Amino acid sequence: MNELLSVRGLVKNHGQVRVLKGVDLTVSQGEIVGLVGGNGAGKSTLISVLAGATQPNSGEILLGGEPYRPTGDDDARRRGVGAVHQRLGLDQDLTVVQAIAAFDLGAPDDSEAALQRAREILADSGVQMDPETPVHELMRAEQAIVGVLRLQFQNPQLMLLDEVAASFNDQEVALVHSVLRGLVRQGAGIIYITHRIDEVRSLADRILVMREGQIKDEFTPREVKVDDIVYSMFERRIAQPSRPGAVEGPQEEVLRVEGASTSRGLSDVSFELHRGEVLGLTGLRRAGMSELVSALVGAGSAQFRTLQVKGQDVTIDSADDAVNLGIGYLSDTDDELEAALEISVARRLMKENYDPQAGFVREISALRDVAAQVKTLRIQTHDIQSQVGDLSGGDQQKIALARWMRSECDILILNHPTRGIDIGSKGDVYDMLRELTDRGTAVLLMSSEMTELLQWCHRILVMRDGRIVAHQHNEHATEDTLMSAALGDAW
Ligand SMILES: Nc1ncnc2c1ncn2[C@@H]1O[C@H](COP(=O)(O)OP(=O)(O)OP(=O)(O)O)[C@@H](O)[C@H]1O
Repeated sequence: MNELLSVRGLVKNHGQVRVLKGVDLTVSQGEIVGLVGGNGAGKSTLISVLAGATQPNSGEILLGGEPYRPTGDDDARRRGVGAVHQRLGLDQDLTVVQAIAAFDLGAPDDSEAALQRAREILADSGVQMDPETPVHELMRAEQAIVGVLRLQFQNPQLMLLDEVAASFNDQEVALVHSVLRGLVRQGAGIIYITHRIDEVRSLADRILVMREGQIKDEFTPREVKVDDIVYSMFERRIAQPSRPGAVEGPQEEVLRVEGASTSRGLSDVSFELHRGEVLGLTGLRRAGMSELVSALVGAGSAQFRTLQVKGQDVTIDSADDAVNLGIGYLSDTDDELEAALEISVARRLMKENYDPQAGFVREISALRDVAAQVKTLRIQTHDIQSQVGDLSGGDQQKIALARWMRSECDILILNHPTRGIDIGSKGDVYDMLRELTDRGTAVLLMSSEMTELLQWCHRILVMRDGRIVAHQHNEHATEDTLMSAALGDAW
């Protein structure tokens, strides 16, 4: 195979911090290189340098044998390098086809020929999506798929994908893998970042492990076990949590939903949630989960036959109503993360009721508490006064999650909470979740990852076509039973 990309001794500093400490790697034409590593290892920084979003301090990069130092994304694109970043950054006002065609350099974005090609790419991909839907109406996973199809439209020789699959279900993973395999058959080279180790083993031709700003190991997917990759990422073994049984003893019912329906397809959904319980909610895209949760957090409306919080009939017409009823919500959009970018890690992790005028002793104690949380969550930062935006994507997500985990709400709804969080830290998040349920909080956990649902949830609801089609207690559930319920006849 011909060498497409060669990187030697790449160094990138952010202020005093050396993030990339001499990265060496190569990518050949027709090759998919899987890049894995813990949160803060430097993966996204490497992609940013290669995509022209940031400049390295030193090192050599050759693309097709020629020196390559892109000065911006347009420059990178002209040289045949395209990227889908962790934060997707799609123009929310475009339609799906306009977003796919938005890379047509030299032609107006809405030229009919470009839009026609974008429509064909969408149709050939097999993705069920209305071409005229505005991007802002898409769910995160759908936006990520548009990002990948947009890359296909651009058809660069080198493609860089940073955690596109973070909130995909298995079907979406398979779909994107098939698109990428088609592209490498035509000679493209790909660097693919993911935290899902099984995924990278099935997709990549070669797996590189990044740790502390360097490539530390290289594996051939069919010859390596998941545990060995994970050990190389963290230099420690990671134990998998044992599956929870039923919640002990009779517990107070904190939420009762009966006959929830909407004009957009939610149909007669009923369930209840108890203190100390983690109830999983899963299904394919557009199965109705988002509709249901939107209504419960005051972001959308639904008709309920009965809606009760702690035994009282309630109505939820706004986000404030939900908060006042003790319902917390961690969404899976980038908005929540973006709102925190310029706030310091310390401020973001301090208790909501911390009073900045409270005096020196209180301040020291609050900062100690923050430092302890940073350590527990393995957040990679040299200074808790630095901005949240300077952290890696996974570490930003840990902070968003930690804030909710510490809150006093009775019902916490988490939408794909471990998106972007590495497998080494998932156990720490799981411990936080257990602490929370031990205190009596009830958790509704939306996830597309069956393994996570089985490890974390006492009971799991599966939705399809706006209805709950399965209700499984953990001890009776398997990945197969959950998937077959989610897929229905398509299974
Ligand atoms: N602008 C910045 N200023 C200071 N430090 C930064 C900046 N951007 C990134 N870093 C640091 O660089 C390190 C690597 O971050 P990077 O985003 O590349 O990690 P990553 O491997 O992609 O992690 P994740 O899996 O969480 O996405 C982190 O410790 C982060 O705090």
